[in-house]
Amino acid sequence: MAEPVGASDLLPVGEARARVLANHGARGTEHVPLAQALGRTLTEPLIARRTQPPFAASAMDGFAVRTADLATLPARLKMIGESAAGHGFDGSIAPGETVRILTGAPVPRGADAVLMQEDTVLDGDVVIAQRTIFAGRHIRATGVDFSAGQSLLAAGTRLSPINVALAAAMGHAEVPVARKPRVAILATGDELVQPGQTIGPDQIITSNSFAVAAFVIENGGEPIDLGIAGDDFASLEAGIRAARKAQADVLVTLGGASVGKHDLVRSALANEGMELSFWRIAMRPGKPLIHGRLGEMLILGLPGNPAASIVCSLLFLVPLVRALSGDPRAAEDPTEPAILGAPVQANSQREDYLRATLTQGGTGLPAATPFALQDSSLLNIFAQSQCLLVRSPYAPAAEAGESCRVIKLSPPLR
Ligand SMILES: Nc1nc2c(c(=O)[nH]1)N[C@H]1C(S)=C(S)[C@@H](COP(=O)(O)OP(=O)(O)OC[C@H]3O[C@@H](n4cnc5c(N)ncnc54)[C@H](O)[C@@H]3O)O[C@H]1N2
Ligand code: MOO
Repeated sequence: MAEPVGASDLLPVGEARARVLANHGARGTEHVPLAQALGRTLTEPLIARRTQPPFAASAMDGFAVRTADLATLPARLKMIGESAAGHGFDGSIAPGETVRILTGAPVPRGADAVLMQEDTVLDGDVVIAQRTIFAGRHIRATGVDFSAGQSLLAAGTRLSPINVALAAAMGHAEVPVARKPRVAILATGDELVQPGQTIGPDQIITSNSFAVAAFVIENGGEPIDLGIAGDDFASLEAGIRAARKAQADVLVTLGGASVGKHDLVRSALANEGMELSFWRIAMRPGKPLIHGRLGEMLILGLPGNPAASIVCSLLFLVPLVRALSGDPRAAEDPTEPAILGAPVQANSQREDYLRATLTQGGTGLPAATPFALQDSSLLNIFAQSQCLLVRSPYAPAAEAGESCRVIKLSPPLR
C-alpha cells in the first residue's frame, strides 16, 4: 500500500516532544570520582559522613581565653602554648592562662572565646588583653556547617561547582550519578565524506555529525561516532547493528529521512525491527523526523538538511539526552518571551523555527529579527543567529514590537 504523504498526517511538535520524552529517566547509576562529577546528576541523596567543623574552631588569629579573666582591663595572661590548624593544643587552659590560636585551629579545653590578635599587646610570654569579649566570641561551634548523618544534596541534584565542594567536605571521594547515556551517531548518504578526506565533485562534508556529537557532549551524554553509511540497505543495516552492538541508548541517524527514492533510513530501521512512534511532524525545518525504538535503543532519525538536524537536535535530542542523564532540565520549556524586531508573515500548518538575531533594546524584552534567507541547508546563517524565533502553526502576520517566543542559542564562543 502506498504510504500517506499528505500534510494532514504531520504530528504537532508538542505531541512529538511528549512522545520522545515519555517516561524516560536515568538508565542506571555509576560511581564517579568527585573530579569528574561536575554537571552530573545524583541518583541517591548524599548524606554527610562527617561533622563540619568536627571541633570548635577559631574564626580568627589571636588568643584562646577564658572571658572571666577579662573582667578587669588590661588583663595579663600567661601564654602556655599554641593551637594551629592541623596541630591543636593538647592541654587545657587554667585561669590566668592563654594559648596562641590560629584561624581554623581547635579551641583548647578551658577557653570560651578567642580574642583577636589586634586587641592584645605581647610582652614576652605575657599577653596583655585590651578589651573584654563575650563567651563564644570568634568560635565556630562544632557542626555549625553540618552534622554527620544529615542529607544535604537530594537525589536529582545536578552537581554545580559548589555542590562538588560540599560533597568533598561531607567526606565523599566518589558520588553516585546517572550513567552517561550513549548516543550512536550514523550519518547517511553517498554524497558525504569526513572533513579532511579526499572529496569528489558531487560530494559534501558531513557537518551534522559534529553538531549532534557536540550537543550530546554538552548535555551530559557520550557520543559514539559510527561514521557514514551509504544509501543502500546493506550499509545502513550494518550501521544500525553497530549501534546495537555498542549498546547505544539512542541511535541518531542523519539524512535519508524524507520521501526521495534514496531515503531508505526508515525502511532500514523497520527491517532491523524498529517500532515506529512517528514519522513527519508539523515543523519547519525538520518535517521528516523519525522516532521509534529498537529494543531498549531509542531512535531519532534526523533530517539531513543541516538546519533541520540542528533544530531537531535542540528540540528533541537535547531534552532526551538530559532525561536519560537524570538532568532535571529535561522537562524545561526551551522558549522564552521576546518581541519581534521586524514584521513577519502569516504562518502555515508547520511550526516555524526561524533563525534570527536577538538585540537588547532599552529596558524591555530583547527583539528577535529573522534572517531573510531561511533555507534549511544554510549553516553559516545559523552560526550568526542568537535565537530561533518560534512561529506557531497558522500564526497570523505580526508587526515589529509584538510579543513572540524565542529559543536562545548558546552564545558564540570567543
Ligand atoms: N518531495 C519531497 N522532498 C522533500 C521533502 C518532502 O516532504 N517531499 N522534505 C524536504 C525536507 S523538509 C527535508 S528536511 C529534506 C530532508 O531529507 P532527508 O532527511 O532525506 O535528507 P537527505 O535527502 O539525505 O539530505 C538532505 C540534504 O542534507 C544534506 N546532508 C545530509 N546529511 C548531511 C550531513 N551529515 N551533514 C551535512 N549535510 C548533510 C544532503 O546532502 C542534502 O543536501 O528533504 C526535503 N525533500
Ligand atoms: O525540514 Mo526541512 O529542513 O523543512 O527543509
